[in-house]
Amino acid sequence: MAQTPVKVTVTGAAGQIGYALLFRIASGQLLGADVPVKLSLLEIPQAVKAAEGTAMELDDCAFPLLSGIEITDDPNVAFDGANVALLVGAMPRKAGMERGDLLEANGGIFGPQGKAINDHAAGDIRVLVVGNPANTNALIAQQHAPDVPAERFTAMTRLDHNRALSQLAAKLQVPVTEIKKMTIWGNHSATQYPDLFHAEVGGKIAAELVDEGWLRDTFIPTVAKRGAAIIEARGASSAASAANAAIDHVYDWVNGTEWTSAAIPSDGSYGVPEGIISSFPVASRDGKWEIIQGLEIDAFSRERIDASVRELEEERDAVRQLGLI
Ligand SMILES: NC(=O)c1ccc[n+]([C@@H]2O[C@H](COP(=O)([O-])OP(=O)(O)OC[C@H]3O[C@@H](n4cnc5c(N)ncnc54)[C@H](O)[C@@H]3O)[C@@H](O)[C@H]2O)c1
Ligand SMILES: O=C(O)C[C@H](O)C(=O)O
Repeated sequence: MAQTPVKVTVTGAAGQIGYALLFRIASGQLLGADVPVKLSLLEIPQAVKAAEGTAMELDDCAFPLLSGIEITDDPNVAFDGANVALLVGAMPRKAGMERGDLLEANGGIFGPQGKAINDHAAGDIRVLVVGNPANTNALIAQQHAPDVPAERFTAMTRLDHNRALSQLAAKLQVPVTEIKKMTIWGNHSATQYPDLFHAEVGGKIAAELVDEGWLRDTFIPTVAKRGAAIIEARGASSAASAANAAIDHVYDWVNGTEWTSAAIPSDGSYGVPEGIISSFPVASRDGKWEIIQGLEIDAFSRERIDASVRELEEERDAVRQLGLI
């Protein structure tokens, strides 16, 4: 193992997503099958013991790529020299709540973590926020890290993207691999807009392969409210699928992709105000996300993108009022 291990910091490591995530990172699925990793697990003091138990299990897997595990309740230690930070640690919502209801409870976590990233992380740090409300928590962390390039702070809409792929594949009875150019726009919330007007199936526009009623009244709400449906069915929020999406997001960011969805800081593209961390159609080239340009946005899509972006602006204004940014 000649290569220097990549330090991956995972917050909320003793939680349910953490448990579904850590073993996959250690096995090489986050960065590549030839990239050694060092894990840093950040937890609150009461959960450090549980994180230690997970670390014992990681040891017991004898993963060839896992070069070390550190466990701490101090963000300054956890992010010291970190190359990748997965900010998972936050309270999940319960049945009947919207993700935005977590703003006040969870927002306070992300400022100090952003500052610790600013002060201690490696120069190439990449941050993925999973803890909800993910887009606005990413904004909070970013605003506390003025020395880190703003575009290194991202939030996860890959789970929504994957959900959209599966719902469409089931409807059209095609393998998910036949679907290209799927896009989630906006917030990781019930206002998100899964877009079938640019998605393609076997070279045809997906929106033309389904009837408008299904697209509007079934597809969009099913994808947008899938998180709530999982909570209702499982009695707990999604965990393995969320961990899977985090793996997909970071793998593609580092290794490249021609088209996926990720929430990244807007540069003003598609009328999304600059700085808002919104989901876009993105490619990753040379380790950087790029918003895919030049898509025509019709009135149906415009209305939905604008509604989700408005919600992001409201969340930004709310955390400003709370003094979190
Ligand atoms: N973006 C997405 O698509 C997506 C998908 C699923 C879940 N989520 C969100 O991910 C978050 C975690 O979900 P979960 O099911 O793993 O929750 P969980 O309650 O099982 O685990 C959360 C863990 O975070 C820890 N934690 C709390 N505050 C912390 C802090 N300041 N520093 C470090 N650790 C801290 C807790 O001790 C706990 O172990 C929730 O906010 C959930 O809503 C997001
Ligand atoms: O919906 C939630 O609260 C959890 C997560 O964001 C999800 O989409 O499954």
